[in-house]
Amino acid sequence: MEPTTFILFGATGDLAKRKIYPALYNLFVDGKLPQAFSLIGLGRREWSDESFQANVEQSLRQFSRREAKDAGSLKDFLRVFRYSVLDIGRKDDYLKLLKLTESREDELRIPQNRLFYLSVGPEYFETIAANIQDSGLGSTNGWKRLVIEKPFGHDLQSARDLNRKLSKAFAEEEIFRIDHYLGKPMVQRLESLQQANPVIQALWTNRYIANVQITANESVGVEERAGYYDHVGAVRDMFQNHMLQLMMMAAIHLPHDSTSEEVRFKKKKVMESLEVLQKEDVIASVIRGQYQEGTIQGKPVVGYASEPGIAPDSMNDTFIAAKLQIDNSYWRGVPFYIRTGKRMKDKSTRIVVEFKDPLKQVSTNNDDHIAPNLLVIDIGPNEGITLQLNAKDPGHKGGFKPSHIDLHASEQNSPEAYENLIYDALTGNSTFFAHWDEVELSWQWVQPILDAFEENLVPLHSYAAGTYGPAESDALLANDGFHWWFDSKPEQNTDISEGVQYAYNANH
Ligand SMILES: NC(=O)C1=CN([C@@H]2O[C@H](COP(=O)(O)OP(=O)(O)OC[C@H]3O[C@@H](n4cnc5c(N)ncnc54)[C@H](OP(=O)(O)O)[C@@H]3O)[C@@H](O)[C@H]2O)C=CC1
Ligand SMILES: O=C1O[C@H](COP(=O)(O)O)[C@@H](O)[C@H](O)[C@H]1O
Repeated sequence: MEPTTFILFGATGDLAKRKIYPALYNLFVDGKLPQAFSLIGLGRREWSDESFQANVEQSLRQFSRREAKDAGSLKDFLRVFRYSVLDIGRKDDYLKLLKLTESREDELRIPQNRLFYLSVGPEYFETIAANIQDSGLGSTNGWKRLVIEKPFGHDLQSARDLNRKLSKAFAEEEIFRIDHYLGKPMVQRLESLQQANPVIQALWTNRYIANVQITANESVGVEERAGYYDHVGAVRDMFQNHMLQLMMMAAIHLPHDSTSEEVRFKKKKVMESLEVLQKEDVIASVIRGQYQEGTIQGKPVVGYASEPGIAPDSMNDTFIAAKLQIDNSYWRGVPFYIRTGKRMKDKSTRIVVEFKDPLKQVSTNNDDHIAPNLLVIDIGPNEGITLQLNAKDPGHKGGFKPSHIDLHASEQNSPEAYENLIYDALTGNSTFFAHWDEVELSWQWVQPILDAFEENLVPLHSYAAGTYGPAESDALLANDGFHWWFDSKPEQNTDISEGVQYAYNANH
């Protein structure tokens, strides 16, 4: 891997502490950092190199999944960390940073390969990019890369404005937009699941698939983020980015050894094939909800409007479910149902592919209780891929019984999303980052939903905390003759699907 200087804006902040340092340390332990690596942390706080290193060490103790093997290795890791006080708006501070960066590069005798990681609020992206350019930090004899965190814009127009400004200082191939869902190991395995299994590849069409369900349930509420969340809601916080990225990853067809460019192209094609919603029609295919008081894991919790910092009359969405149709030859006629919400019964992110049931149409025997074939991709917190097939059940009047094949046992201690993504950014592999085409098309598709919410054209349904969202979300699927899989609502689960749930859990 090429020698790199990692320049971290927001080095004193929460994301750096909880995700970035632990990821870097885990990469270091796994031998996946460049041999010649140097990190410069930036913030307004008056820290010295020593206090910076002590803070990083503290964050590793708190958040790393790896024990420090020995004091020596931790010391080796921290040795390359330097700190410089920088106020984002002060041009002089960038000149000071340039000096420090160059002196570290000279000291280590490494080329000027600079990775600028912006772990700061998006309102600073433009100023930082411009100052990197103006100060000369961006004029290197090696490569430069810009890694940015979400949110990337607040709507279509602001995303376009931001992109235009960033592209004055960085080319598209130098910009790495993090969507941490793309770094999740199971999402990254979606690609190889298809590529390595011709059977699955052959089935991946509207000929065999009845519907696809993508769920990201969270049991947490708004937490301490009222100021941010009340302005964005589930639609901007999760749906426009993570959920649509999951949809693209599930819907693309990838030949073996696809390049990053091919993945980007295919995702763009999927977004371009999405049936466009008109603002007035949003009500037919989008459900929005807000949690009321309820019980989560036996504990009572307050409703959204009673959370600290939230206006009692807030109309913000904490839940969204939508039906999407991809109008291309692979997916025409296959609904993709997507939902995400806060204060749901449990934390689970998964994709369920429900296959068509050809026997249903030909069988005249009502006793032939046949569960649909399902491919279940568990993304988190459990990880795994399970295929549900039907087998003759001799103990059940010759009927069928679902049986399960675990296609990919979950790896112990698999890398976290940020490890995968930081590694890819260091190696310049942009496959699992959000490219501008996708981001722009996502905002474009979501914009009528934002407008319809804004104008209250879509009812805000209530749901009790600790459930799976409003009843209208179930009705969205019921209208098409389907139901959400793996919601443990007794009225939804037939005896067979309860069997599925049990056997499925038993695989983990
Ligand atoms: N925390 C998380 O889990 C996640 C965060 N994000 C995104 O990551 C980004 C950072 O979030 P987070 O770490 O939580 O935020 P914090 O508020 O914890 O940290 C903000 C950081 O920005 C620095 N900063 C703020 N203003 C200035 C300034 N004028 N000049 C120099 N530095 C400044 C602060 O340094 P100092 O105070 O020393 O000046 C601090 O290091 C945001 O865009 C957020 O949306 C995305 C996903 C998850
Ligand atoms: O980006 C975000 O993601 C988290 C959920 O991430 P996960 O990896 O725990 O599934 C969500 O809580 C947060 O609101 C959102 O900003």
